[in-house]
Amino acid sequence: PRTHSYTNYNSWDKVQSWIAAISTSNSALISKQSIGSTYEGRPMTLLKLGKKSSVTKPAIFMDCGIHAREWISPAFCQWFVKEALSTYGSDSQMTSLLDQMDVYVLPVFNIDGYDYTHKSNRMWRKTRSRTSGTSCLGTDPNRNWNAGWCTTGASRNPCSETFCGSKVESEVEVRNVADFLRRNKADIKAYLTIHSYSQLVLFPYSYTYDLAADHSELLKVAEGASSALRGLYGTRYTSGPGAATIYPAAGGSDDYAYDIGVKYSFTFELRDTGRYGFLLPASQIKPTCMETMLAIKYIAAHVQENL
Ligand SMILES: NCCCCC[C@@H](C[SeH])C(=O)O
Ligand SMILES: [Zn+2]
Ligand SMILES: [Zn+2]
Repeated sequence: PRTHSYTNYNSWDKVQSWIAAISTSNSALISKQSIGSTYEGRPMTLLKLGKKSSVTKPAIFMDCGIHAREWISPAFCQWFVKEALSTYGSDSQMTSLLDQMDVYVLPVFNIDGYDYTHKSNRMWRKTRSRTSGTSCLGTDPNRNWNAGWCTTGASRNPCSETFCGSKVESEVEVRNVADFLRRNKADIKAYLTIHSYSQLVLFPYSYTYDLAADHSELLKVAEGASSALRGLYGTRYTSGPGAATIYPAAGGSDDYAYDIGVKYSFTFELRDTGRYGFLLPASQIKPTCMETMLAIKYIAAHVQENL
């Protein structure tokens, strides 16, 4: 049967039916809204977690699955939603968070690519859009944002894994999320985007080596998140600005969110450091998600303290 499991990598069909079920499971705490469709016409459904309120609450936005092959990422977003709903009322921090804030979760950003990795090519990274004049498919959705677009760490070659696209926000998936962030930027206090692998907590900038205005605070938060994570199983993460910590890379979602005013902007690279890489065994989904919850909750607590 089409059974969804939090400790397995779920196909898009299973995730889609999970979204439909979970979003109607608790009308006091969760709802869903469409933010558009993907290139191939799949629905991009945003989950909104938080105590229902007639007034607009400050919010955190988290997306998973920008890159198709990074399966542990959507697994974490599903885990986060389950944990939030099941610990509200018993976990004091989660209860406070969902009372005071809303948390938007986009379980799979690049749905077309994610489905393609299940059905055709496990190592696919990009979107599945067609670019005129080439038979190579896809644009890197983490190089397509209006943040130093295509100036460094990206390629103008449509056949490259880091193709920046024919123009800024050429990818409808990127446009859908960028539009949502722009529409709600006054209320969105944090942007979290989940990737794999390398075990890193990154923050702006990646499009330049220049330090962000909030560099010292972001570094402190990233280091606090990493040490909270390490407290569970001893997993070691490295924290720092993207350019110097991993590589220069322009057109990223985190840099864009930061530049439109979302101060607490972080990119996570989850387990591992290369032994399995993108092919992280399903047996590591639970421990990875449990330790990552601690990092996310650390950041959320800092955001709440600074509302
Ligand atoms: N905005 C760039 C953040 C640092 C790079 C993140 C990785 C995740 Se796979 C990348 O997009 O190459
Ligand atoms: Zn990635
Ligand atoms: Zn990565």
